[in-house]
Amino acid sequence: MSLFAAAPMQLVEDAEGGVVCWPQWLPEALARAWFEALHAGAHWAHQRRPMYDRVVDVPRLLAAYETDALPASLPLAAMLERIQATAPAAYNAIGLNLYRDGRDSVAMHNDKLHSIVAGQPIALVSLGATRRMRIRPKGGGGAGVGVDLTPGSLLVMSHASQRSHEHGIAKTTRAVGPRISAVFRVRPRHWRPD
Ligand SMILES: O=C(O)CCC(=O)C(=O)O
Ligand SMILES: [Fe+2]
Repeated sequence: MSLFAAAPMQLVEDAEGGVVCWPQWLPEALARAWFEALHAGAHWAHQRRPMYDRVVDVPRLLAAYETDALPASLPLAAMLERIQATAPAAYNAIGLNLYRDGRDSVAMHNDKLHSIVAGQPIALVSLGATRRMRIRPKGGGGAGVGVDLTPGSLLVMSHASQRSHEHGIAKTTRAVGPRISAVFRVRPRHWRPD
């Protein structure tokens, strides 16, 4: 393990800080321990969502927590404390994604604007296998960038970047192990999942 975290990478620029990735933000052993704890202990659920006139499986497992009721058995409070040191904000909601293997994915999207407070960042911690996130301008404004989200990396996305860009993780035929992302957001006070 190196003494100093790798320098942050600026992936998108905007007036709210854009999109920045800190590779090796966590010490390797801690990233491994947090992966194991979340993999074994989170309330993973399989969701189905309406899509046009059908109901489809969400191609990954999900879990959700509010920061004022964090289970002591999960490392989420410790994760939040570390995030506060790098990308401070009044995070109140944590969404967990579990990509079981290369068949799991998230389609290109932006995080729903009505479900996040304007001006506030989204902080995403990656654990487990490395998967590649694609980030591209909306409306065909260029190819965008790919970023390998290595275990222990932190990705911070501005609210503004959710208006200008979309992001996603494609399926892969490569043999990849499970990956977890923990996404910290600032929800409006009376927001409820739809
Ligand atoms: O797993 C990731 O890195 C991306 C997850 C994501 O975009 C989301 O939960 O909205
Ligand atoms: Fe997202």
